[in-house]
Amino acid sequence: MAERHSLFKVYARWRPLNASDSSASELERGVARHEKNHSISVSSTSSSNRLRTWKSGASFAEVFSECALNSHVFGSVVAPTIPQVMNGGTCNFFAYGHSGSGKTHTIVGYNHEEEEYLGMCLAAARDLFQAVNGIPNSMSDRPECKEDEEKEELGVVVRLYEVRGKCAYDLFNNGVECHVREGADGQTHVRGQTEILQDGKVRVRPIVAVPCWSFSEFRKTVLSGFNSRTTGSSSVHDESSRAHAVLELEVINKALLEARDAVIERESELVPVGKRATDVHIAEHSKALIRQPDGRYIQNPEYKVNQALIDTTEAAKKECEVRLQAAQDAVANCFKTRRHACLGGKFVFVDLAGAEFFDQGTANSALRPKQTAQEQRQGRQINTDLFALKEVIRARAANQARIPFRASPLTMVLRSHFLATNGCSSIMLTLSPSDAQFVATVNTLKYGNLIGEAGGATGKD
Ligand SMILES: Nc1ncnc2c1ncn2[C@@H]1O[C@H](COP(=O)(O)OP(=O)(O)OP(=O)(O)O)[C@@H](O)[C@H]1O
Repeated sequence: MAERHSLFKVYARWRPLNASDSSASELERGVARHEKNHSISVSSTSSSNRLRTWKSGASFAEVFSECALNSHVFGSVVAPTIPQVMNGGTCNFFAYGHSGSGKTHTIVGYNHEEEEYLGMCLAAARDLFQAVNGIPNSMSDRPECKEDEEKEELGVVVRLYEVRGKCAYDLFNNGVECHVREGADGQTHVRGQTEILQDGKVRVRPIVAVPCWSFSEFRKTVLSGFNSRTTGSSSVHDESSRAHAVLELEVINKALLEARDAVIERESELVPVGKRATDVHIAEHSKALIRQPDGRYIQNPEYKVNQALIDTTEAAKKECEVRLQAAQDAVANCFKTRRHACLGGKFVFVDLAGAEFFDQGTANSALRPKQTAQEQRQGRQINTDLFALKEVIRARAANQARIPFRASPLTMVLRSHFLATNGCSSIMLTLSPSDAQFVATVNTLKYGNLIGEAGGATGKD
């Protein structure tokens, strides 16, 4: 029987009214507690809003008020999942809401020093380092064991990239464009720059994974990456993010890092050797044919295919393939023989680009900023990605055999995280209390409500 995916929890968080809000009047907000979940009601007091009240179903695991600090939200949403990550699972957290509603505040935070204000990803890394450092160290005093023990030292690698349009952009590698492709193995591969090395090897770098061995190192690394995020002019404020930011934290050790580096090295060896084998094969068989005036090809009686050369180049290719397979097996072996269950455990945080909603024909449409054609295209792609994400969540929750990951580059890159067993996924809806954002807020709530219903987390009572 197919394995059932875990429920997808939906949370909502109101932010306080702030200086960027064009209206000082607030929406009326209500929360009702049901047997398992919560429902939300929201009413506009403004006469310009045609729909005055909207009520959700019982879709929300928890609703945080504007007074809730990041530490409280983290404690309720992320902290309970740390044991799953420490057991090698993958836990995914999304933040969804219109521009300026508080996604970055929730995921990264704007005060990175004080505990109460740390965003989810920083607080998660802090606790992950604490948990990893708390694992008893079985270091032997014998010098010959020392090297092996060092390779077992646990740390956290971090990858940070944006998904924009059809590509990913590596924020730890100067925003270099990376291609999102499905490989022959059915997995999604995100590949960056191709480097031609001096010895003819062709190295295609995956998304850069920066190893960190302490929380302070991690924080410095992540903040420098986030500083290079794309900004543009969105519906609410000029510094709005125009791409989805994906931040992956993975528990690793030095042995695993070395084994993965060896795979990249072996792949780079295989490319030119494999190409030479193909070129020789084609060249030899082309020389063995001659074209007739009528266009047909016949065997060239004067040319004898150099089978020895073909065999030599094929053997060299085979040798590289065997070496690559051995390197891939060594990576798999790191997991098979892992001393600590947390190896490979992951947190994935996705700061989704703001969905853009404009209420045509009402006072709110005055908020529409002047956007370039490119920014309008980006806005449309963002909405397409968000729709694809919703469909994947629905299909996954319904345990459908075919989950439409290919519908967007965003869902393609998240494929392996969604399919990971022994994990969890949740989404935080970030909501503005401003009356002027009523339509956008209701659209966000509708999206979350659909996910709550489809994700199986609805408390029907
Ligand atoms: N829960 C909150 N408590 C206090 N301030 C908040 C909260 N949520 C958001 N803010 C403030 O509101 C402003 C906008 O928030 P933020 O930058 O997180 O929005 P965003 O959804 O990431 O926007 P965009 O998608 O356009 O980047 C920031 O100044 C942030 O500090």
